[in-house]
Amino acid sequence: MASGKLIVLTGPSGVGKGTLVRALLNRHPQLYLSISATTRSPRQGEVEGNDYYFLSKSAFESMIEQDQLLEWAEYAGNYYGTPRAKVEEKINQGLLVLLEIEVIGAKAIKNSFPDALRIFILPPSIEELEYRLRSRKTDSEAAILRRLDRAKEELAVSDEFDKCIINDDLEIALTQLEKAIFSD
Ligand SMILES: Nc1ncnc2c1ncn2[C@@H]1O[C@H](COP(=O)(O)OP(=O)(O)OP(=O)(O)O)[C@@H](O)[C@H]1O
Ligand SMILES: Nc1nc2c(ncn2[C@@H]2O[C@H](COP(=O)(O)O)[C@@H](O)[C@H]2O)c(=O)[nH]1
Repeated sequence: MASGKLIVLTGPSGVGKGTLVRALLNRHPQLYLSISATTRSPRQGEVEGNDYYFLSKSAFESMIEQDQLLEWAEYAGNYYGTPRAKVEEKINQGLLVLLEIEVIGAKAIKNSFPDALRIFILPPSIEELEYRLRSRKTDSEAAILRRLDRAKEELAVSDEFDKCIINDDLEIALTQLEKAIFSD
């Protein structure tokens, strides 16, 4: 079977990557979403193996040592990384594999998957990003401020990616994402 392809969605926390990915998977169930590992504690409603693999710091570090992660990064005081085996298996089966990850990891993917399509999701404004982070009500004030600080650094490198999509109107952003994945 022909080799599949890796599609990386990145951009600042709160921009709507997860919202776009859920909508995309609803419309295109043939896509495979990689489940990340993290040392962050589960939020209310998050399910092990569905939202993330929630690991201790030592378990995560042991995955790094054993080269079991395709990429990883430290983000807002925790580790996040993409387990390698499943992604390679699904790509070899010819599937389109989606990663939803932060910017440092998305840049690093270029080394192992030079053909990956890396899409940067932008907010309409930094004020709207802050509004989305706050109205989501999943993070403490300190965590929101850390994420906004990081967002400013991330937005400064958006032009290093293959494509940028502004997530203002969700439906328009979704259509642009579908076009980038399926027809470009
Ligand atoms: N186009 C949009 N217009 C208005 N609100 C939106 C839009 N897209 C997403 N949102 C809202 O913004 C908030 C953040 O979205 P989401 O959790 O998908 O962001 P994210 O980029 O996945 O964040 P993280 O990287 O932290 O996982 C959610 O409350 C979501 O409903
Ligand atoms: N480099 C990676 N970043 C990842 C991965 N999985 C998720 N993320 C990103 O981390 C931040 C914070 O996520 P949150 O769930 O705590 O809000 C966000 O930008 C995610 O996209 C990963 O495997 N590698």
